[in-house]
Amino acid sequence: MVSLPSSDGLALLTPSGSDAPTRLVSVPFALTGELVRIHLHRHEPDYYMSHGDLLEIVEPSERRKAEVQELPGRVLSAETKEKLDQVRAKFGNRVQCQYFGECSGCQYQPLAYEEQLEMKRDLVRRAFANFSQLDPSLIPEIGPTLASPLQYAYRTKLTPHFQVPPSSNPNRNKRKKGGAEVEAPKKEWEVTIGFEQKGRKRIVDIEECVIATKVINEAMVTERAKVKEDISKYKRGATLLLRDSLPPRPADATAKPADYAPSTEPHVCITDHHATVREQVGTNEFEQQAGSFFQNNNSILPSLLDYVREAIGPRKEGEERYLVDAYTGSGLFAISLADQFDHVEGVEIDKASIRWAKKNAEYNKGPGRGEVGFQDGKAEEIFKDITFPPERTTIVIDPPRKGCDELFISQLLAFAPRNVVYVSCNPRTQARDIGMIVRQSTAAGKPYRIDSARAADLFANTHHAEGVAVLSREV
Ligand SMILES: C[S@@+](CC[C@H](N)C(=O)[O-])C[C@H]1O[C@@H](n2cnc3c(N)ncnc32)[C@H](O)[C@@H]1O
Repeated sequence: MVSLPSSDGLALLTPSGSDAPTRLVSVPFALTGELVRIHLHRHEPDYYMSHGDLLEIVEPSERRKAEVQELPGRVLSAETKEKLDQVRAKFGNRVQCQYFGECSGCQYQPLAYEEQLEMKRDLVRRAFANFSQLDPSLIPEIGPTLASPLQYAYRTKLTPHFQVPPSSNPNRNKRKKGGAEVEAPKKEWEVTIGFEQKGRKRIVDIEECVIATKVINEAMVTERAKVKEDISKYKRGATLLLRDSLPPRPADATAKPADYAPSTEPHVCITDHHATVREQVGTNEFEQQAGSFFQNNNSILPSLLDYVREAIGPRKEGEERYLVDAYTGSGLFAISLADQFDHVEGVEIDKASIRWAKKNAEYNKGPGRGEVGFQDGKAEEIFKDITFPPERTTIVIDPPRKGCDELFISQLLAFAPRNVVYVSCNPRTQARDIGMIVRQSTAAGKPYRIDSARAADLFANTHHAEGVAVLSREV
């Protein structure tokens, strides 16, 4: 058995009586070197791949070995404790989730946190090696992964989903038979609200998500009960939204007080996509529409921002500096870094986010901070208006998973800022785009160098990693 970074194990299937393997079998949650008992449940018809369910780990890896440590402040009901004991007996004592092995999320729970961080470092290393198309001499040693201060109870947004029973949708209960429509036999149907089962299309019913914050877990009880009660009113399945937020600010609080201090207000959970969510990051506050994007792990944001600050270097006495924040959302990087620059300009395609970014800049403004402006539109459109001197400009790029498009990269290269900070929840598209930036700029005679690259653990206990890379060019 070998395990992949996705946490799926891979084994070769050799029919009995033969020594020639015939198929590759994926076994979720199995680790390299383990001897496991599986149930084969699916063969891919077109290639030599099969899928197994892990029934028993006969010879577990040393990597699972740990003492049981309960999460601080978590009270386990007898039922949860029993389920968790069973899960731990099968997968190891580090697991905190009663649904581990069934739910497809939080795959790294059996592993020590230091090992998870190393695996994410390796993920970034391999992303650059495999997707950047750069000579290895141009790729720096990947730095240690920035750890998340919270590894559980950190997720500030959860989106559990559910399907409707066939009887809620009148058409789904009808079948054609010989040209005529007949009622299909009614099956027992359990409404499950949660996340997809590993390897199946089924939704696992999730009553508690250990990586989500306390208020989200509390609100989930009520939201789940409402859906179950009203299920007959739904024509199709849906996704719930649960967002952790500080309570709303008083309407007359339009500017941050001079003696602003970290909030001690109890958090609330927002479930309406159009309502306002309020988060504090360091000494700044950000509001945005609940349905819009914001980073999901608030605990790591101050250290992520410190790392970016360090990467762009301290501001020298009298030095003029400019920042472009492409894909700005509600202004997280633009506003947090405004104390390092004379003028900051952000761009964002989501109209609701850009409205909030402007309000956030207004609320957080203060002495020693540069002017902050925002534009509504596609990231590449910023280059036609920008008048900042390129040799004094840093650009932060934080695109969606698919990365930047080629038009954006060609405009960025034509503008040629001094520094580029690329943050991404998909290290593969990030490595691809950075490879393109380095190759094309080198060909054009204004080469960018990758100064540093590393992962930041915004998604602790899962196989996802945020990549952060810093590039610069000689001016
Ligand atoms: C990963 S989020 C980053 C947001 C922000 N930097 C933050 O950390 O909160 C990516 C953002 O890019 C925006 N976006 C997607 N495509 C875009 C485009 N072509 N031009 C500008 N913004 C875009 C999305 O609406 C989203 O807010």
